[in-house]
Amino acid sequence: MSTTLPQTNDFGGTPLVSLQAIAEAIRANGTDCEIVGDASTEIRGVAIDSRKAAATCLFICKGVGFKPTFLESAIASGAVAYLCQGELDEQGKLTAPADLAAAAAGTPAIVAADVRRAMATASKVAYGDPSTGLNIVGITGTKGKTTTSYMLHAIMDAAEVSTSILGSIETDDGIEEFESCNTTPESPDLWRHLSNTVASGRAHMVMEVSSQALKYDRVLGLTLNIACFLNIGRDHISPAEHPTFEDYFESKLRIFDQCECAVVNLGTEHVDEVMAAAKAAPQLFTVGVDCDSADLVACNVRTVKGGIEFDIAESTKLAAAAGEEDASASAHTIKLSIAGLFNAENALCAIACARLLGIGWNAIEQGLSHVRVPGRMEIIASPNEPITAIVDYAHNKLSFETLFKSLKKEYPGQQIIAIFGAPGGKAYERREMLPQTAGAYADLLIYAEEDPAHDRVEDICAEMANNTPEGVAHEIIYDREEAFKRAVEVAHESSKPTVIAFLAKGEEELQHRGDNFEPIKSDSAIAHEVLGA
Ligand SMILES: CC(=O)N[C@H]1[C@@H](OP(=O)(O)OP(=O)(O)OC[C@H]2O[C@@H](n3ccc(=O)[nH]c3=O)[C@H](O)[C@@H]2O)O[C@H](CO)[C@@H](O)[C@@H]1O[C@H](C)C(=O)N[C@@H](C)C(=O)N[C@H](CCC(=O)O)C(=O)O
Ligand SMILES: Nc1ncnc2c1ncn2[C@@H]1O[C@H](COP(=O)(O)OP(=O)(O)OP(=O)(O)O)[C@@H](O)[C@H]1O
Repeated sequence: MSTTLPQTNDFGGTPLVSLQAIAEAIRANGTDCEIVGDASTEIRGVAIDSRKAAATCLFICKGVGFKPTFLESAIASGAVAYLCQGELDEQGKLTAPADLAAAAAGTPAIVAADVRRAMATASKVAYGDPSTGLNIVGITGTKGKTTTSYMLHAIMDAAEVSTSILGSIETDDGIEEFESCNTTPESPDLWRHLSNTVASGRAHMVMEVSSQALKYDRVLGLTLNIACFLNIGRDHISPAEHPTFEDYFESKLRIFDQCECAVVNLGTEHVDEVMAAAKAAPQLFTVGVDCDSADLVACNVRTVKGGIEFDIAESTKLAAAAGEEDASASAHTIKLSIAGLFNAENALCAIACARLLGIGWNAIEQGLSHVRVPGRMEIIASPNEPITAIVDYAHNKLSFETLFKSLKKEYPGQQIIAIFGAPGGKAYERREMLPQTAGAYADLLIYAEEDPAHDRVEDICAEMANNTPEGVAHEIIYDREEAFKRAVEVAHESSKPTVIAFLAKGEEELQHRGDNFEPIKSDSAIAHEVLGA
């Protein structure tokens, strides 16, 4: 996670739209609102952060952390109107909260009954609904969203189709390119990225759609050409995310209500519920590893040098949807340049989406043979000793289970040492689930720091130590570099070859401590340095 803000907020190319037109669209979308001041005021673009407000824009006031001084500063930067959550006055009319009205000093406003829904509609209208001419693929799931997006992007690159990407690692819309703050941006930013995609001449976007985005209307009003559902596992349950698993799962399933075509991985848990929800989509395609009933099937998934390989069978139905003349079932062999047998599932999803976008098999084969996802399944082998470090982003129960199962198959008989932690302030269940899951497979667990935020790293690690299964060796070493060096020391003491699974931070170079994001050496850099690889 990064604290980077978007690089630009130049609304120059966007149309002028009146508050009247925006308010009508908000109401048409089922949200009540009132205009305060001159309804003919015209705005250009929408800003959600005062630090990015620019001339003529509409500024959004929302959130528990919002301060009226942000509105003052946005107006000073040129905002000509604002949109906020309204309060009902004695006559039952929506009015702006007094502190905002005072800060706005007469600046016109749209005051809405639900600011999150209203800002999504306002943004869509303000940018002239740029989604209509675009092919947009939305990918959701507990794990594999980033990996699948990168795979699809690599295929599009191989097909020479310039494609925007929005996800947890990076945002690239053809005009702005920066390290992402969120997996899915807030709606005003989302619609700006769609608009930039059109302005840059691109016709395609691949985006990760988080459960938070679906729950909090970040993607409200956006029709996805393809919605891809990878999997569902228990995660993201905390006061800051989802109160229950049901809330998390229901949020994710909402993706099917806003797509033209669904792609579902039949290997997911709760597959019956997922398939029932997916039927809301006008078209539905399935993928599956060793699952003959799927429209795209992978089998014989095997480890090869530099990644994995598998055989794949495409149904006539998918070939026809891909626009093939004389469509017929076909078989292919795919070499994927990323390790981890589980990545076959992600690849299947990426391939199905690519096919539905009309991409041919040559580009698919070429793209997947070269794809790399920063910090995911990076294999760093010591040049002189039988020690292999695997730097990976696994950090919840589903990814731990999948990763360790895969390691056991790919490195049979080897000693496994796992280094990981758990974050502060969210997903508290990981402190119990991760030691238990890793403890079922690894020979030694080393608990280390992982974004403790406002919690004490000492308390997090102690909780994990308490939750370690009986008889499983474990140590606590907060500093990640020291933890890795200790793992290497243990590897030296063993007669067996060793795999060190260095988990949860990948290529990240910031550690979330308190309110700060402090620079650290990435796990990749540590593994390369210590192993001399
Ligand atoms: C800090 C925090 O917890 N924020 C959550 C909160 O936001 P909020 O609407 O109350 O707004 P806020 O964060 O208090 O910010 C106040 C406003 O002031 C603005 N501001 C701030 C500073 C300034 O100088 N000027 C200014 O204008 C900010 O741009 C913002 O609009 O309430 C919202 C829902 O009502 C949440 O979406 C939002 O989650 C933040 C964005 C967040 O990072 N959440 C995580 C959990 C998240 O969304 N993660 C998913 C990935 C996880 C997954 O896979 O499910 C993601 O999509 O990234
Ligand atoms: N299909 C999958 N099933 C289970 N685990 C997976 C799958 N794909 C990837 N993983 C594991 O999850 C980790 C994170 O992968 P990725 O970043 O692609 O997921 P994500 O859904 O984007 O995660 P996040 O929501 O945390 O950003 C990988 O490093 C790997 O260990």
